[in-house]
Amino acid sequence: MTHPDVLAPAKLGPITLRNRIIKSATFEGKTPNALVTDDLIEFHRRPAAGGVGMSTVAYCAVAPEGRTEYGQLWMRPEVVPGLRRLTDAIHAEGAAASAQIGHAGPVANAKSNGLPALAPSPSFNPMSMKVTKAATLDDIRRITAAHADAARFAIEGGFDAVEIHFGHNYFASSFLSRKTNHRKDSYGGSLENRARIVRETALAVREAVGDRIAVLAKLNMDDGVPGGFWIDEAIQVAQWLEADGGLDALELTMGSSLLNPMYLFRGDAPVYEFAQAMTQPLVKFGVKAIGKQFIRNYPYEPLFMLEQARQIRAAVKMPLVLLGGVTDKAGMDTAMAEGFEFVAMARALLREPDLINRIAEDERTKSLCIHCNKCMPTIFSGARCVLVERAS
Ligand SMILES: Cc1cc2nc3c(=O)[nH]c(=O)nc-3n(C[C@H](O)[C@H](O)[C@H](O)COP(=O)(O)O)c2cc1C
Repeated sequence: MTHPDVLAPAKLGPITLRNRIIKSATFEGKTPNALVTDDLIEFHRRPAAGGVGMSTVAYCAVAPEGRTEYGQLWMRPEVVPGLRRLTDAIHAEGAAASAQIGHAGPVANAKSNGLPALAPSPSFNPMSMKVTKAATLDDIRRITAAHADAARFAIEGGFDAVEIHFGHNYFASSFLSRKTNHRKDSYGGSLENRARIVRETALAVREAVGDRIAVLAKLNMDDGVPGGFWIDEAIQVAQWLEADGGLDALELTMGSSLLNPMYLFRGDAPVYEFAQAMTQPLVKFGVKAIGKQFIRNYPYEPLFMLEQARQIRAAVKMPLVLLGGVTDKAGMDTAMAEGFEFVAMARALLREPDLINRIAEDERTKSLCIHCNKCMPTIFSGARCVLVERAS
């Protein structure tokens, strides 16, 4: 074999994973009081028992206004004992635990949070039907520092890694894009200015954690939005992040949760199910009326991010995680042969949390996920594959 064995242990910064397969963040919707629940623990225990090298706890917001909705976990002292129970359960199954830390920025639901959402420039959020405020320089400083604090809470909570969210047009990623960033100060305009926030955030987190845990970032390669962040700019940003030395790996992603959500998934657009999941009548009506234009369909392909990710691979030496349509051993081997150090998987592990063990037993095992994407709207009621019968 000329490439690394995806099922063999591998170093990720200061930690060693039992294999090169990471369960990527899938917002769980299992924290109604913004605290860890037994359901959340079980959600991560299962892929850990099922063989992944590391499970990523989705969306641990760094500040209360940075939650996509009120019930989301945000990193504060009260959450630490629950996080300990969660990471203990993951560790007991032999996997490592990563916390995705981030600020939802313009994707935050200001109505649900009861706090204004913040973005590089004012924008409209159709989920909350509210206008998002432009972040002041004080907001930027506070949010950058909050990422460092969140990483410290993650260490107290027993995590082995944090993954900083620089994708999907959340706070940091919406600064990267010309389409969403119209600022005239040192955080807007040139790419250097638009990238300032991701670079400062990565370094602030690294400074806070030293080499006690691994630090990854989930970085957009392109937003899939005309006039938005594109691969040529992403290559430069990846090179800056590598040169700054704050990160142990980049997980490569794409798309915009607000402007082009299906671009990051591919496959069927679950418009009907989305409308059903909305509780506010006006939003439900809006999704039904114009959902088909907004939630556009993109054909699904295995390894659908590979073409862009290859360009980043050619431009940096730092470890990269290939995400998007990785569902079987053949895809994992392709990722290794293409020079990626890790793979990340989301939907296939929602469908079958024990998929990795089954692939390890028989490498011809195929995933049962049909990328119908009906798991997406379940984030509002407890993330799950709708093809799997509910335990309760
Ligand atoms: C139900 C669901 C929830 C998701 N929540 C998050 C999230 O909280 N944070 C994030 O960065 N990505 C999230 N994603 C995106 C996945 O991490 C991943 O980028 C995407 O599904 C593509 O990977 P896949 O082809 O292996 O499914 C979510 C995906 C799904 C299906």
